[in-house]
Amino acid sequence: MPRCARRHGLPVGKGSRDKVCGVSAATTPPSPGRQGLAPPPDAAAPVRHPDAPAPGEPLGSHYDGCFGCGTGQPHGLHMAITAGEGVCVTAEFTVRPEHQGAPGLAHGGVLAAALDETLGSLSWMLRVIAVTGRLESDFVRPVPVGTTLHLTARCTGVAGRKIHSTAEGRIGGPDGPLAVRADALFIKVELDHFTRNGRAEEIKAALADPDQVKVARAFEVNP
Ligand SMILES: CCCCC/C=C\C/C=C\C/C=C\C/C=C\CCCC(=O)SCCNC(=O)CCNC(=O)[C@H](O)C(C)(C)COP(=O)(O)OP(=O)(O)OC[C@H]1O[C@@H](n2cnc3c(N)ncnc32)[C@H](O)[C@@H]1OP(=O)(O)O
Repeated sequence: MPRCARRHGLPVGKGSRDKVCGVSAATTPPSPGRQGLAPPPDAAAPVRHPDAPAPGEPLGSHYDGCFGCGTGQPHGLHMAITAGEGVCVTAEFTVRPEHQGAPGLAHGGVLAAALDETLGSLSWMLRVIAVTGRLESDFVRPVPVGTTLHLTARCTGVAGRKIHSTAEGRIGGPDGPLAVRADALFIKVELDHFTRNGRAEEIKAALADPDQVKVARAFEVNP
């Protein structure tokens, strides 16, 4: 059985290494469904870190080059993310013409990126560095260019290195019509996840930037 399928407990049958439509069958198992992302019954309730930013405080960018929140990405989402109560964050993302999929409408992948960024920002509340392992999105209604999407994300449980969370995005205001939602599983990593895997050029520049090192250090000292 392929290692990845065994590791994630996914069903893999005979011939699973065959290609289906040019994609390895082993990489396209049936989705276990939304329940697959709910925290297990023995998961711990998320705990807000004592040094987490106060509710209402802008989180700022964790990396200038980030597609989601970086100010140094001309075509990025330029998301403004704010600490919430408990282990929650809120975010705003205004869809620009460069984010289109169909004429005048946001691309689904861009909307998924906005959800991913919002969910990833829960790291600030937990003071844990984590990367997206799995992200399952629902696109409930089209999102026109010019729309400001109001997003919220909440951590739903922590089981070892696994951080379960959920997010939604509403059109025009926090109580506007629901447009997108997602459930996610983030996996806690150490800082060396980035230094080992990132392209040397960007890693070198990040480590030479005192502001970036300050952000990284804040997460590194997490007990
Ligand atoms: C120097 C510069 C530093 C810059 C950064 C500084 C600070 C950052 C601070 C703050 C960040 C703030 C905001 C962030 C905002 C947004 C960020 C967006 C987030 C992203 O956009 S991030 C990019 C996309 N993301 C990836 O690029 C991940 C690629 N991937 C991997 O790197 C590995 O795949 C990894 C590490 C995920 C796991 O690898 P691994 O070897 O460490 O661990 P392992 O495989 O053993 O998994 C452990 C347990 O998780 C289960 N598990 C794993 N994956 C699963 C899955 N997909 N589904 C179901 N379960 C899964 C296993 O089943 C096992 O479960 P069990 O323990 O029960 O067996």
